[in-house]
Amino acid sequence: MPDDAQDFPPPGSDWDFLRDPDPVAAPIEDPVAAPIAAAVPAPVDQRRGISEHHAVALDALAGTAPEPGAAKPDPILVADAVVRRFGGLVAVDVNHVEIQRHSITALIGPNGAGKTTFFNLLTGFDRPEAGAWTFEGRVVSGLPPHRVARRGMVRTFQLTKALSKLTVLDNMRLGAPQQRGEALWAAVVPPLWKRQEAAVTARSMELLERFKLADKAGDFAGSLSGGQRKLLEMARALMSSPRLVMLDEPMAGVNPALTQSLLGHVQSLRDDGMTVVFVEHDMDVVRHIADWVVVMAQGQVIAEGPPASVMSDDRVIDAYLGSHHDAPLSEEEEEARLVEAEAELAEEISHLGAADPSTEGGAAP
Ligand SMILES: Nc1ncnc2c1ncn2[C@@H]1O[C@H](COP(=O)(O)OP(=O)(O)OP(=O)(O)O)[C@@H](O)[C@H]1O
Repeated sequence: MPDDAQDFPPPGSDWDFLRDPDPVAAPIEDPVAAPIAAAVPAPVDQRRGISEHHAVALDALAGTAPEPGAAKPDPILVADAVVRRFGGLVAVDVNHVEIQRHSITALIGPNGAGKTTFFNLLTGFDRPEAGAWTFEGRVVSGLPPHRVARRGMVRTFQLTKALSKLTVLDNMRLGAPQQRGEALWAAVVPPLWKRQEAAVTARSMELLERFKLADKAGDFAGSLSGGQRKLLEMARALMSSPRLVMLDEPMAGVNPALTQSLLGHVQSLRDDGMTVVFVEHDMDVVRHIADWVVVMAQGQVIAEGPPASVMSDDRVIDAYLGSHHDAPLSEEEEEARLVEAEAELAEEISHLGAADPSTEGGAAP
């Protein structure tokens, strides 16, 4: 393919609308010239034996006041006055929260505290009654999920969303960033599409290797265990080379044999330079990997700080003691929620303008 194909459409031409469908977003890299960025290993702070990114984040957090709404030296995400009501219930009422870049922040709180709703709002899956938030200093409140993702902020779900009748590899491909006009590009210059497709497959396989799922690439996603589905979802989230990864209960439903491996993967995201926010109920997990903890109760942030100090905070203990605890789901309820999650994912993908996965080729026979 001629190199000048990379300059299609010519800047300033009538085709310029193909370049960046999001006028306020940073210019999107040419999908052919830079198909999908691979992770660059982060430099290591030799003295402390951790990545330099992590060392900087730890120093920043060490100087941060452990109080709700604390300002951070280098926040990647800042949310203000976010309110979401369901009828008379105030599910989220977050006054101010900042997430320190290159940290792992745990968002904890009793059942019904508003953690998932807050995730849904921040990532565009739900709309608040009020509030605004910025990512990398630019407003992302009001953007739909795919545009939030294109800005570099992705999330996974409490209940994993994988299309069970597609192969693991095809599920990965669906995570590749979609760009308006890609189909038109393909029609005009088919080699561009082929090259992009090859790059997407290569990146998918690279991530599947990293998450030890490469030998499952041709299997139906539905054949994976709960833990493997979590890994697949995490791997798919990385297809768009995000800078902030939000994980909703990454360890829930994972058998103990895979827990350590998942924990290692979460830490490796931070070590590769990503910022991680995760919702978690298991306090051992939080203690083990979180650099900072934000506690929600009844929609509000009631405490913040390093894991040990937060867990001995009386307000936090009271919030947990005063909460109800949901009974575990029955097998039928779990199955029904899986079906629901799959339908939601299919709908999200159709919104992205991707081909209908149920009718596309590529599924395992
Ligand atoms: N779509 C909805 N319609 C009505 N109420 C909702 C809806 N989504 C959440 N809620 C309510 O909002 C509150 C916050 O729920 P949310 O799921 O965000 O809490 P959570 O902290 O994530 O809880 P958990 O840890 O149990 O997942 C709860 O009282 C919940 O019942």
